[in-house]
Amino acid sequence: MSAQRTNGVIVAIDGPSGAGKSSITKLLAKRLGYLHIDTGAMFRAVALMAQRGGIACDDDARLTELCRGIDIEFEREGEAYRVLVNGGDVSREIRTEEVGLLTSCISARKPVRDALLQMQRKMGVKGGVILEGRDIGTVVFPDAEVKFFLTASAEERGRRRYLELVARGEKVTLEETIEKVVCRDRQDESREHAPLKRAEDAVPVDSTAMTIDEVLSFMEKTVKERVAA
Ligand SMILES: Nc1ncnc2c1ncn2[C@@H]1O[C@H](COP(=O)(O)OP(=O)(O)O)[C@@H](O)[C@H]1O
Ligand SMILES: Nc1ccn([C@H]2C[C@H](O)[C@@H](COP(=O)(O)OP(=O)(O)O)O2)c(=O)n1
Repeated sequence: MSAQRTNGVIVAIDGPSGAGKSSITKLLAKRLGYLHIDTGAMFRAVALMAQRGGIACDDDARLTELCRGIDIEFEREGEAYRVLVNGGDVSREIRTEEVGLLTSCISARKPVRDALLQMQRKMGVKGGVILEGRDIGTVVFPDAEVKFFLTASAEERGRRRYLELVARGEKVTLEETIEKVVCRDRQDESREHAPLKRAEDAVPVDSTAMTIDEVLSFMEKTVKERVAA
């Protein structure tokens, strides 16, 4: 293990939208006593600020400027966390479907990826962290001690998202929710910079027919075995 890892190992969980990354990471972090870093929330925060500032998704000059002046923090609140941008709470606003789609576009821009890469490395370098995202095991921490690539079929991921949206009172259909999931997969997988893909040494986990508890137990066991080894 790297000498910089004074707080423990780094666990990377990558995968497409709706695979279960956030839910599992939150629970796994609690079991292991590790810090949870939701990198998707960081990209969402940048997208929200760009939207508020009227910055086009491909305006690299203004995105560079925006990222230079942005401070993103996670404030722990028991098991949950709030996302703060320049001190303001944006936890709710970053979770809309509209911001999700915009994030998929803005996160493809190099200046945004470069800026967040530096922030994420700084947050995680001492270890004792689980980072979830799309490129943690491939780009952010290719030397992470444990890597997972969590997936599920597009239909199942769309179904999960649909249930979430309906519970929130949004009027959507199952078909259109699955379509959006497929569209986001395509954008995330085909972009030039840090596309979504499995690191060669990541443990694949297909959660299509698994419960959250089953995924959690498998990952906890794997991390403990790796740490012990
Ligand atoms: N294995 C699973 N079985 C059933 N539902 C799940 C499973 N994993 C996650 N979910 C549910 O699917 C939804 C999306 O999960 P989330 O953790 O937000 O995914 P991601 O962070 O990968 O986008 C949530 O409502 C979550 O409770
Ligand atoms: N490390 C990351 C994390 C997220 N992204 C991008 C890709 C996704 O479409 C958006 C939103 O990510 P987020 O994990 O919040 O999305 P889901 O909750 O899985 O729907 O950000 C990324 O490019 N790199």
